[in-house]
Amino acid sequence: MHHLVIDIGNTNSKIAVFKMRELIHFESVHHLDQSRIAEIIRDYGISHSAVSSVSDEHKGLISFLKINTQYTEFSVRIQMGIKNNYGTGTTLGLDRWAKVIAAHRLYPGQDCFMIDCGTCITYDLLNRKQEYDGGSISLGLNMRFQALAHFTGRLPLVKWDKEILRIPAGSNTNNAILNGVLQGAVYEVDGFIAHQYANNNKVRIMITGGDAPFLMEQLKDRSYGHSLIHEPYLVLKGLNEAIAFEQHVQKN
Ligand SMILES: Nc1ncnc2c1ncn2[C@@H]1O[C@H](COP(=O)(O)OP(=O)(O)OP(=O)(O)O)[C@@H](O)[C@H]1O
Ligand SMILES: CC(C)(CO)[C@@H](O)C(=O)NCCC(=O)O
Ligand SMILES: [K+]
Repeated sequence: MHHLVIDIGNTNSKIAVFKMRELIHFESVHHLDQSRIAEIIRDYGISHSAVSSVSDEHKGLISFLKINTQYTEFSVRIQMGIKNNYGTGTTLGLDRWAKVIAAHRLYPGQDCFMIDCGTCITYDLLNRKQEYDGGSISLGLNMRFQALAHFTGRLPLVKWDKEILRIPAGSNTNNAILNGVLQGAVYEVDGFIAHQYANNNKVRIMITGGDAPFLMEQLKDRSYGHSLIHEPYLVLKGLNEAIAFEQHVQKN
């Protein structure tokens, strides 16, 4: 039995196939193509599927999955014993909830702090009592570069090569922007983590999203560095756990 899970983000869609808990296929695409999904369903003999999306589009894709697989409607209704104290449950991003579900399964009974560095940077805490109180939503790196160029007369849109891990000193306009955006984001993430770590140095700190490798590199020498876990597939793992959970519920 193979599970197909899709994390539709604001920049990219992440697609994965799981065989039980093992991820056997992953791809990230800018545009979701239904024919590619049909191909994956056929090639991997997909039995079940689930989707998390940051928008209400993709109704066509979801109908297609409902017809061709056993589809799990992923929502905050799937709780697995977690108490959700978020005031606006209906507007909570499903990608955020999927990370909460994944953390709950990966490290049950432990404090888990999830950081997603994608289009936005999000911070979410699931505490050891299995309570979720929400977290923080902040600007992603690309958005910061775009905003500086968009809202000013004289600042260019700077190109950042995320493979270059060193942050330059702000010695000219280009580098001052690179330094402000990159070092600023590192200080921001560092501050959020340090705050959690000061409360509890056993907290599991998971970093996911497209810019996670950059952050991991920048933060590795911090006092909490040994507690950082790079979890590239956290949203996808949460969706996979939701499928497994729903199957279990249906059987019992
Ligand atoms: N097409 C692109 N152009 C520029 N930057 C990109 C592009 N795709 C990804 N990035 C970089 O990756 C980050 C987003 O990575 P990720 O793959 O996690 O995207 P995402 O799918 O938008 O995340 P999310 O699920 O939060 O929407 C951006 O901040 C940017 O640095
Ligand atoms: C914050 C993002 C954009 C991160 O992908 C997404 O989770 C979202 O659209 N959330 C909705 C608002 C909320 O989570 O309360
Ligand atoms: K919006």
